[in-house]
Amino acid sequence: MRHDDTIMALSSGALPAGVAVIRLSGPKVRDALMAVSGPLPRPRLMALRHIGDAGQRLDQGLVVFFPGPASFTGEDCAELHVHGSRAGVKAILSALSGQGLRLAEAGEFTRRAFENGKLDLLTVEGLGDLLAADTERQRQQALARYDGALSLKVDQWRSVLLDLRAELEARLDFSDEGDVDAELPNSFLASLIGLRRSIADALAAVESGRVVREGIRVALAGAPNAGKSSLINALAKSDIAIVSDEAGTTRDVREVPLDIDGNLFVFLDLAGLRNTDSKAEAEGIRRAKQAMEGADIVLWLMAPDTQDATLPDNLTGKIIRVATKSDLTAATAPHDLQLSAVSGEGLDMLFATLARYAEDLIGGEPALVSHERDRMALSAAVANIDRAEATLKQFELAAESLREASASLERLIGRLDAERVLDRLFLQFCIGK
Ligand SMILES: Nc1nc2c(ncn2[C@@H]2O[C@H](COP(=O)(O)OP(=O)(O)OP(=O)(O)O)[C@@H](O)[C@H]2O)c(=O)[nH]1
Repeated sequence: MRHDDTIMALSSGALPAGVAVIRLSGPKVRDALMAVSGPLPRPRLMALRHIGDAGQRLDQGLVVFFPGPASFTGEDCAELHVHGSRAGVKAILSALSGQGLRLAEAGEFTRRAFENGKLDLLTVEGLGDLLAADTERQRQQALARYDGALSLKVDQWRSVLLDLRAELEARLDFSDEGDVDAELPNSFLASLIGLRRSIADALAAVESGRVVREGIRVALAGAPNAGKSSLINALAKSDIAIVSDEAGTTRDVREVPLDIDGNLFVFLDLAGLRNTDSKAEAEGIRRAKQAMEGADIVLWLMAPDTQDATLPDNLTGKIIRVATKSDLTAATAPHDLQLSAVSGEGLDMLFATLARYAEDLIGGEPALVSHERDRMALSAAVANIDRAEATLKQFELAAESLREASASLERLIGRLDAERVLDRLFLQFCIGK
């Protein structure tokens, strides 16, 4: 897609900073660059230039020109690496605006890259994940998506589907003419089954991919005064707590994200469980139980100086019994871990236990699939392949199901219905990306 307007943005972080990077894209880049920094530098090589506006010197900096189509957006692009002062950047942007450039919207460079076929929807999402990555595991998974690991797989699946559809459709078009074998070759079914298995295998990892992005949810539960808030405060103050900007999402449950050995964990501080006549407290308890059910791990806290609550019985397999306040007295009740939020004793053991859990759940190669969109598209594809297999003798029905399976994959990479996904995605992007 050709855009007539040329966009600009400060693409580096908040000012003041050592260096600020101003990025440009669009048809006016060459002229604007020459107007503010003199002769065009050789493509993709940095040149030191005075930067000015109508004879007035504004700064000096490094200028690099990326002629389209071999650029990030596919258009002519440039970057000005200048001193990161607020006044300096403002003056340069104003000089560029005098050349007819306008400020970019959030994600607009990436949108142009998508529109010009430089990125597909999956790699755009990978880029979004990469910019948002807090933990090492998130970085690896996001980079694999950005590098096209899933795009490549989807292309392979689409190409197998095209071959299969061609086999079926040939039988539809020429079924009266007798020059096409009415029976499908044996290889057809083998190829269909192989395709199904390959998609289903990728789909099986979606849960671990999702957990890497959203974090392993650890509920802290137990009787009132068991020490939940104290433990979460101790964790929040530790040097592995992530300062995450979750503005706009009001939650009645306090959440503390932590990076333990490169894995994201989200700790939830829940209301203490006990029998109560208070409606408000009962509601808190109902939500606490719900959060425990939704959590990946429940830390069940028991203190030597409080009456233990009754452990809800639908949580088997994800309970870790934690004896708290070990600085007071050694626990007598059966437990898996013993710790003190006051002295810090036992916190290392807790981290080690959780790190082991993460390794079992999400260790190894980064998952190819991790978004809800992936799950929906790939399960729809598998369901349609199953439908095709069940109706294999009715070429028309089978062909229709395989067409649907292709459409799911087209949607996944953004060849169909990309706009809605992109609009939502770019809301999370920053200006200049
Ligand atoms: N000695 C000692 N006291 C603790 C420890 N952890 C918590 N406490 C004390 O135990 C009491 C209850 O602790 P909280 O952390 O508020 O317990 P809670 O489970 O969040 O309580 P609710 O929010 O009412 O359910 C407080 O007086 C804390 O100071 C600990 O490790 N050692």
